[in-house]
Amino acid sequence: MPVLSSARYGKDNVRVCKVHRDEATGTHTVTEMIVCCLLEGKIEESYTKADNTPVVATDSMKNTIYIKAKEHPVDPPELYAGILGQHFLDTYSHINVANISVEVKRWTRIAIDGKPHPHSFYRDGDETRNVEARVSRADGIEIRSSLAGLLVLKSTGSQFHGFVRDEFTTLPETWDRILSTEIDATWKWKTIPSLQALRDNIAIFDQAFDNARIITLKTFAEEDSPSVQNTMYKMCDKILEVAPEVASVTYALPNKHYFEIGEFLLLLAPLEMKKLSLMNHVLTRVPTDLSWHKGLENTGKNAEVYAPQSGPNGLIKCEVSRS
Ligand SMILES: O=c1[nH]c(=O)c2[nH]c(=O)[nH]c2[nH]1
Repeated sequence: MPVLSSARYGKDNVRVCKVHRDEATGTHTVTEMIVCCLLEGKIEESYTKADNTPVVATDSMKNTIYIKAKEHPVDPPELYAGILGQHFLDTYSHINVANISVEVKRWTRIAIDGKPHPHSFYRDGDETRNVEARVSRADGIEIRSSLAGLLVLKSTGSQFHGFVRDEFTTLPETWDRILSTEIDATWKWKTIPSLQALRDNIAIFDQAFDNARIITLKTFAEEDSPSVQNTMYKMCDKILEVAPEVASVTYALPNKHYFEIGEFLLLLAPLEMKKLSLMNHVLTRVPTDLSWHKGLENTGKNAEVYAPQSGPNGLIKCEVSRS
C-alpha cells in the first residue's frame, strides 16, 4: 500500500515589481522580485482521492502574492515573506506550513553628474538577495537569508599548497594564483516565534545583509588566501560575530579556475603524460607557456595571459554554527 510521505504545492516564478513613491521628496524606489509559495497541510486527499476540496488554487496564490505586495512593504524581503506566509495560515485552517521564497534583483540608482537620480536605475550585475521562509503553525518562522550570484576575482593574494600528492596528482603547488568564485552565502536565523517578533526586530535583516556582503568582499580582497576552504570559514566566523541572531552560516563557492596557457598540452598527449608519470611519481602539469612562438615567456612570474576554464570547477561548501 503506497503512502503519500510528503506533499507541498503552490506557485513558482511569480515576478513582481513594486514602485514606492516618496511624495515628499519625489524619490522612487523599485523592488523587483521572483516569489515562490508552496503550502503544506491537510491536503492529502487531493493527491490520493482526487478530492480538490482542500486545494487553494495556485492561481489564487499568485493573486495573493500581488495583493500582499500592494498592501504591505516588500522591503526587507524577510518581512514580506513572513507576512505572506502568515496570511495563508491565518486564512486557511487546514494549511499548517507556508514555504515562501523571494529572490530580489538589483536595481541600483543611476547617478548623473554625481547626483542620485530620483527615478532611474540600472542592473549592476546578476547578484540577488534571497530569502527562504518556512512559516509554520507549530514551529514559528524559520528564515534563511542569502546573497547569491556575486562574481569576484583577485589576480594575486591566493595560494594553494600542502595538499595530498600521490599518483593521481598533476596540480602543481602554487604560492600565487588567480582566485575567482561566485559568492553564495546563506545565514540561518534563530527561530522567530511570531510575525510580531519579526516585525519588532526588522532592522537586523538589512544590517545582516550589508554586513555579510561587506565581510565577504573585504575578506576576499584583503586576505592572502591559503585555500577557498579556509577563506570561507573565516567569512562565516566573522558573520556569526557581528550578527548575534544568526544561528549558522553556509557558503557554497565554485572555484572558477584560470590556468596558465601551456597546461592544456598534457591533455592532448596522454601517452607523453603516462611516460612522465612513470619517470616522475609526482606528475605536474608541464608548463609549455608560449615559448614555442618567438620565445614568449608566459609562465610563473612571467604569466600574463591565462585561459579561463568553464568547467570542470571545484565546488567548496561549509556550514559554521555556534558551538
Ligand atoms: O582552494 C582550493 N581548494 C581545493 O580543495 C582545491 N583543489 C584544487 O584542485 N584547487 C583547489 N583550491
